Amino acid sequence: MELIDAAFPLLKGVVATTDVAEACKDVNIAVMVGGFPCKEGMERKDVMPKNVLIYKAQASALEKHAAPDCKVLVVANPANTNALILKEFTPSIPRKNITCLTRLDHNRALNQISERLDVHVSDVKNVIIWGNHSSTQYPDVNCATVTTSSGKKFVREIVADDKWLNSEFITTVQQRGDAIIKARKLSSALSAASSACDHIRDWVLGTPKDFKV
Ligand SMILES: NC(=O)C1=CN([C@@H]2O[C@H](COP(=O)(O)OP(=O)(O)OC[C@H]3O[C@@H](n4cnc5c(N)ncnc54)[C@H](O)[C@@H]3O)[C@@H](O)[C@H]2O)C=CC1
Ligand SMILES: O=C([O-])CC(=O)C(=O)O
Repeated sequence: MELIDAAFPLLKGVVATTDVAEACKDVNIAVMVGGFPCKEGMERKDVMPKNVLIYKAQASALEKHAAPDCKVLVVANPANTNALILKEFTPSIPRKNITCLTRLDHNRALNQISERLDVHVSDVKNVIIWGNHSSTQYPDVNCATVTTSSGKKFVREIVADDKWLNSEFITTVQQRGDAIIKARKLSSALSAASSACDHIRDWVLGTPKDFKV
């Protein structure tokens, strides 16, 4: 009902189903959120035994029923591993079309920098997340820039605190999912959904000029 009430201009209809074949039929973009969420104190890898089986079954349905050029975004954790499993069981879908959500980590990193510099987040660009959506990821600010009143500057130059950038900044981004779970007693929801929209929008339409994700 709320999807309809939101009057999304691109929404032509809603099919609510528990039939995996019906859910996957002719889909062009699949956002895979089904799975067991992390609880407080859990690492994302701790939900692997439950979620890996789900991804094998869902991949088989996508392989059979989705559009051949379907773009897939795996959100459920452990997101990289689930995406790898899904890739193994969807040989007909192009390899480059199987992705997982680390855009949330990217957005978190942009926001840590914007808070530190007291600038708007839209003025911070080009942070890169290397590695998995896990506590071992590496948020990289070496190419990141910030737009200031005297032009575009490198984040490292403006922050001028390598100790913070090389330690607390990195661990805050790495552990932000856990911090949200501690605060909400549930996984991130709005920021995760919004980041999934960012991921798909930029994938389909391309990133704006001079903007890397
Ligand atoms: N990559 C990222 O940045 C993020 C990943 N997550 C992950 O996304 C996943 C979903 O999180 P929430 O929406 O908070 O959890 P949730 O528990 O609210 O929703 C999960 C849904 O999966 C469904 N489900 C359970 N078993 C299933 C199965 N065998 N087949 C199909 N669907 C099944 C449940 O019925 C439920 O509706 C979790 O694994 C969570 O860790 C959450 C936030 C960010
Ligand atoms: O661990 C979770 O369930 C949620 C998550 O990935 C995040 O917020 O980064």
